[in-house]
Amino acid sequence: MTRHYLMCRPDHFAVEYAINPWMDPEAGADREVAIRQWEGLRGVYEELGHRVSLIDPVEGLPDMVFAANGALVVGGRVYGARFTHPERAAEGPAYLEWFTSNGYTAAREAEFTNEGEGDFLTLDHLVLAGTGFRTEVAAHGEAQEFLGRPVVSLRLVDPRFYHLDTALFPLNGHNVAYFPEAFSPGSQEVLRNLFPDAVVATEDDAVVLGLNAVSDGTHVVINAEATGLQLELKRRGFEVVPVELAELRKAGGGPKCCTLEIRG
Ligand SMILES: CN(C)C(=N)NCCC[C@H](N)C(=O)O
Repeated sequence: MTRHYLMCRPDHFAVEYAINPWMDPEAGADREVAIRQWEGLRGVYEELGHRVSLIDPVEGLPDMVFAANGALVVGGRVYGARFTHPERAAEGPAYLEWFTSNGYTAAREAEFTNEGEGDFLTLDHLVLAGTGFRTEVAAHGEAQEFLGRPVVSLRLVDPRFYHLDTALFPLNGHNVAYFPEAFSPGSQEVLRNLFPDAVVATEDDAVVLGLNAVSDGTHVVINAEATGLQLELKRRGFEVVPVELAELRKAGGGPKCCTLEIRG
């Protein structure tokens, strides 16, 4: 099925502050390389037949390339992001403004801190929601009320996996791949109960942000370095599309981080 993705070209990308353990401002990042890698990802989506819309990057917002954090869109309703760190705060209104000026009238400015699809991942009948580092539990309730979908809270415990989408991705509408150790014992149990047939990833694949992947139910767009996970996905019948995004990983992001799915 054709998907609709919102992306933001990394024209102002830089690693100039550290708000997660992947970021080292001393080492920085090469913007030209990041743009080339990002263009590769955008090209992959277009080759797969998906629709890609673009939001204008804003100078002074070096993390704006990580569009997944900008909002959560389900059934045409847009739940806006409210960022944890002041460095990213202006991205919330910028993304919300894109949606309202593109005809999404059911758009809500969030009352509680949440980082959009970074911590909310949508399946057919429920939304999985991360907390522990960025998104507040109160935002899970706010999203449930606004979207009318059950929201299941999951607690993240490893700072390397500070967003839910660094530790888990939906394979399709009813199953997921995830790295168990990124979650609290209770949340691991919830995941085992909900998804007995899940793909369980190793730490080797998780530390190259292999779980920050985008599946359309048939193809999985995934960081090239996550080779073990790719083999398992192929064994399960998925078509794996590896992408090279190492420059963006220096800010703590991968393919999913660059991709906000617009549903409905
Ligand atoms: C879902 N997305 C977008 C992510 N998981 N992460 C990207 C955010 C990276 C940024 N430096 C930050 O720390 O906020």
